[in-house]
Parts: sequence; structure tokens; C-alpha cells
Amino acid sequence: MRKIAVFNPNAGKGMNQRQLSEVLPVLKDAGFDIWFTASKHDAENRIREWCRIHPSERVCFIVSGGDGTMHEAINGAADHPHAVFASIPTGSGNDFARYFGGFELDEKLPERLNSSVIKQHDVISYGMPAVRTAVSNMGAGFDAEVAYSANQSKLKKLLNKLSIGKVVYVVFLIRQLMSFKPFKLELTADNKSYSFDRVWFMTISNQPYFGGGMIIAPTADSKDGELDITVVHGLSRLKFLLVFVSVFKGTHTKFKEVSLIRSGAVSCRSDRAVRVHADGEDNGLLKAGHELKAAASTRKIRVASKLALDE
Ligand SMILES: Nc1ncnc2c1ncn2[C@@H]1O[C@H](COP(=O)(O)OP(=O)(O)OP(=O)(O)O)[C@@H](O)[C@H]1O
Repeated sequence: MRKIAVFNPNAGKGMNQRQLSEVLPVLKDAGFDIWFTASKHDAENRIREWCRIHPSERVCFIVSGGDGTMHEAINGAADHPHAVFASIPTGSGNDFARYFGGFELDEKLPERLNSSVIKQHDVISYGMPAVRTAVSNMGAGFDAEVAYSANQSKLKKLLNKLSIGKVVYVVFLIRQLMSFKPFKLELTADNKSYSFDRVWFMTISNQPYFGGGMIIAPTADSKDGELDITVVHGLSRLKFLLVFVSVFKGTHTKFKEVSLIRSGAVSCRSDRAVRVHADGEDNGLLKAGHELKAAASTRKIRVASKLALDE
């Protein structure tokens, strides 16, 4: 199997040059191709192009970065049936590796990869209207706004360098808490219609974690063919903060203002433009009245990992 290691030098607090200079020769000796991304979307575009040129070749993309880089890699190889993914989590959140498993970047990587287990998992196929893939989660509202404003800020880079990158989310969370305007959401799942008022956010999950370890969907399982939908609604600003903090432990599900729905597919519309994220990456605005659709895709992804969380 061809092995291509894709490094995002911009993920997390940046690359450890000394570690790289030690490990890269080992990876090259083991036959790995080494790519460094040059900009946003580069990983996705290069992977898509490679898959187009090698339609029948088995390949493992070993992705060094965070959830955004893995999101790009999976979308780049969306039509390639022979792709396997492995994660070297170097981002600030790393929810992909937290659930699906990952590898350390060291001289033993080639050996560990060869003895790893490969498992199939669902993915989320979503459209608004262009069809894309999310692997961990996607959603709309407050959390997408926080991620968007934090990722745009220069403060994130600075705090990442100081190894306290997550603090930037707290800063922007407080800002959004003051200014965010809840919205109305009409949602259809399993032929049932729901109408939610004063919605803060809605998350569609394929696995439990989002936002760097918050347990937004405690029962989500990437092998059950279902999406776990969480809608947080009808709360004052103060109570919303309380509920949001409880997501770190996954105890938010006890609040009556948190609705949980399980379904293979979901469609929703909001009464105003709301920001959408997929795997923490900005996906622009869902315009008022426009439809956002998501489904647990029948097309699976294959992930190589050391023993996963459920073992
Ligand atoms: N060379 C590059 N320069 C600038 N941005 C890049 C480069 N390569 C990739 N990117 C972008 O960097 C962004 C951040 O990557 P990623 O999400 O993997 O890291 P992170 O934000 O630190 O981690 P996480 O998503 O797990 O919190 C992504 O949007 C990706 O497209």
C-alpha cells in the first residue's frame, strides 16, 4: 500500500523542527511520500488530484494536523474507494484522534502503522446544497460563530505558540455570549417535524466529541448508521453558559432545554442566516429559509489506528 504523510505546518502550535528532522528520514526510508501543505485547501486539492491520477491504487493518507486537516483529507479522497486514513494529532482540538485513534510522530510510526487495525466508520454526508463529508460532527449557530471568530483572530496563533491555544475559544465564547442572537429552527428527522425557538446551536454528530474534547453527543457511535442531533434552545444567556460548560462532562443532556434526536438523516431550516461548521471548519452561512441536509452516509471511511477507544 502506498503511504503518503501529509503535514499541516500551521496546525496547533506548529511543527517541532527537531522532531521532524529526526523522523522524516525514517519515514522516507520506509517508503513514505512526504507532503507539506502550503495553504488552506491544499491538502484536499492535492489528495483529490492524486486520487484522480491513481484511481485503483491502495493508499494510506497519514495526516499530521488537527480536525480541519483531516476534514480536508477525507473530502479530497471522497470518491476514492481504496483510501485508508491515519491521524497524527497535532492540532489544537484533535477530536478525530480522540475517538478514532491516532499515532505519535516518532521512528516507530512505520512499524506501528503496519501492525495497526483498520476499521470502517460512518461519515456524515451533508449539503447546503453542495455535498461534502464531515467525519466527527457538523453544526450551526453559536459554536460555529465562536470557532469562526477564533480562527480568524491573530490571538489564536499567539496563544498556540504559548501552548494555550484553547484559551482563544474562551475569549471568543464570552464575546459571542454577549452578542449572539438565538434563532428559530425547523427540523425534520425520521419523518417527524420539530420546531425549536431561541436556538443557540444545533450539532449533528457521528462521534461523541467536539470542540477539543467536549462530550456533545455522549451516545454517538460511528458504526450505528445513525446521527446524534443535539439542539440547545430556549435558554437565557446565563443558563446557556451553565449548559455550555456542562458539555465538557457530557452532563448537558439532563437539561430540558437540550433536545436529543437520533436519526439516519436530518434536514433543517433557520429563520435567519446562521454560521455552519463541519469538523470545526467554517462552511459559511446557511441563509434564512434555505435547507441544510445531513445523512449518515452508506459510503464508509477506513481508519487505521492503534486500539480504538472502544477496545
Ligand atoms: N500551510 C498552511 N498555511 C495556513 N493554513 C493552513 C496550511 N495548511 C493547512 N492550513 C489550514 O489550517 C487550518 C487549521 O488546521 P487544523 O484544523 O488541522 O488545525 P487546528 O485548528 O490547530 O486543530 P483542530 O481543528 O483540531 O482544533 C485548516 O483550516 C487548514 O486548511
